Amino acid sequence: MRLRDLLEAVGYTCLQGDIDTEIHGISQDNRKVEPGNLFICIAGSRFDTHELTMEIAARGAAAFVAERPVEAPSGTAVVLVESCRAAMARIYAAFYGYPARGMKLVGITGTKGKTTTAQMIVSVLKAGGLKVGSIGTNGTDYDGKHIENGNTTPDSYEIQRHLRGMADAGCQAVVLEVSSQAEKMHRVDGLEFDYSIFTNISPGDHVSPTEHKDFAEYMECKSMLFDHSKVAFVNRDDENWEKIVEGRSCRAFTYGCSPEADYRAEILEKAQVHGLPGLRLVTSGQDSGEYLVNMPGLFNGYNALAAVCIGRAFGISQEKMQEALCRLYIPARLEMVYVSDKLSVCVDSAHSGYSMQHLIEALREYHPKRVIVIFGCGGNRSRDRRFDMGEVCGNLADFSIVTTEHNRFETFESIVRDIREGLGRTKGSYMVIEDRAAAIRYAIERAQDGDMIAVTGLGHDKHQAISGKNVPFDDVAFARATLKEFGYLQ
Ligand SMILES: CC(=O)N[C@H]1[C@@H](OP(=O)(O)OP(=O)(O)OC[C@H]2O[C@@H](n3ccc(=O)[nH]c3=O)[C@H](O)[C@@H]2O)O[C@H](CO)[C@@H](O)[C@@H]1O[C@H](C)C(=O)N[C@@H](C)C(=O)N[C@H](CCC(=O)O)C(=O)O
Ligand SMILES: Nc1ncnc2c1ncn2[C@@H]1O[C@H](COP(=O)(O)OP(=O)(O)OP(=O)(O)O)[C@@H](O)[C@H]1O
Repeated sequence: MRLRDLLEAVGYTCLQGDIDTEIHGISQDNRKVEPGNLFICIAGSRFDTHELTMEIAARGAAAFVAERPVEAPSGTAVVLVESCRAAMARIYAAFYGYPARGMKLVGITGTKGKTTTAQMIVSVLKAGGLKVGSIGTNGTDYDGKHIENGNTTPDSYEIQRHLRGMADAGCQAVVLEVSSQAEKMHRVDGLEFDYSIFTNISPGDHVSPTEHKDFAEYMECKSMLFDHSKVAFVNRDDENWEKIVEGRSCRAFTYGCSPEADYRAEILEKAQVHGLPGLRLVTSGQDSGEYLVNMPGLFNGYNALAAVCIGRAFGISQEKMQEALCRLYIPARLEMVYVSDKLSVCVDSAHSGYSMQHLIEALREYHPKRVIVIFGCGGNRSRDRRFDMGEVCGNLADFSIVTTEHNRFETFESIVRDIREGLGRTKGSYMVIEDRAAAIRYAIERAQDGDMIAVTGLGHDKHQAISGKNVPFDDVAFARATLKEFGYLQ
């Protein structure tokens, strides 16, 4: 491809070389450059490849896209753009032949509920006979393929590659979780979403030295999705719903329990579904129907209502939506690994005070004798989460076991110090067991009749990130093995 063609959706100035240079592949990583590549320089927080252009040229790069003038051999094209990350999203879209264009895109943003809502939407669309791809925290899935994602919303070059794969596999729709960080980092730039969802926003999450500087920036980045969405469905019961879509270019509809919502949850209540705690959702307004949802927790009623909005937008029949919503399986989202009168064990991904509170409230619906939570907090992320989680668990759980989560590059001690501070604001009892396996084993071994154990934080992850290494660990598998060991499971 010619450089000019790759840049057709990008504003640029050519500083040197030939804009018609033939390009063979693209790279943004100096370790992976190949002869004939276009190299996109990124000024990251740890690495700035603008500094390495001579070395990268020596490895055969044919052209550079940069945010400031860079050194390059004469004859090597150098193109100046305002934002390399923004340009990268558009360059890769061109490189892969604009794969999104033939598919309907659904984007989901919000502090909590993105993965659950996305998976509910996938189930609804599939029940309606559509071939669907999805990209989010639990990975990228299409056509029977599953690829792990490093981030909830991967980088633009990965998104565009996955979209190409999905388009080639005949997908008609793609459901994408769009984090605020993704908007900040231009990972979804150039994509036009047919429909998008706002689930909710809460402070005390994603504000940290590596994420957003304050709540205002967090909210601004969340709102950005609605400038490249045609139609938005917004949770009207969230106090910030108006600010999220104010001045944005999309057409907005609302959902929620509010009588003014366009898609109303007229009744949202607990119900037994297939003999287990779930929900009954009766809608009015733009949809009027009755749905049973096989997940407890009223917040999941909101997630299901959002899925109904999308189902209707796609013209999926109510019968198909009903079928989908009562047979959901979403890994590590209130996943009941074991339920009995003696003991129940659930694995969930709650890793903030906000989601922990909702989780514990949902688990109370099983009427356990005690709720025991096993949790930790991520290192190199918002410290507020640690105080909040400690406080919420101290107030709402009957017993907490604090353990490791993704420590990343922090020490366990520094994370636990903050969690202890939160717990210390309450009268809650707790203990600390650093080793996650030992913590789960301890809880199961000493469980009393009627206990509910919730293992939270890692969710579907199959590893713990500790000091730059991914140490294998799978909450569901370990809980199952331990339940077998103590005779609960065969
Ligand atoms: C804070 C943040 O978002 N950081 C992202 C950012 O990292 P960075 O600025 O430090 O980049 P960097 O490592 O300095 O690299 C800069 C450039 O140098 C290149 N490089 C790097 C190393 C090298 O040896 N050679 C080289 O050429 C890289 O390919 C890159 O092009 O750019 C990287 C690549 O573009 C991202 O992978 C990285 O996400 C990190 C891993 C991350 O943890 N992000 C979190 C905060 C995140 O995005 N979370 C959201 C929120 C999810 C939710 O709602 O829960 C998510 O979507 O996951
Ligand atoms: N709508 C909601 N409101 C509040 N809490 C929710 C909601 N949906 C899910 N949760 C809780 O938050 C946890 C994470 O849910 P989910 O993975 O769907 O959200 P997410 O936005 O993808 O999260 P994250 O950004 O942290 O990965 C769940 O395990 C559940 O405990």
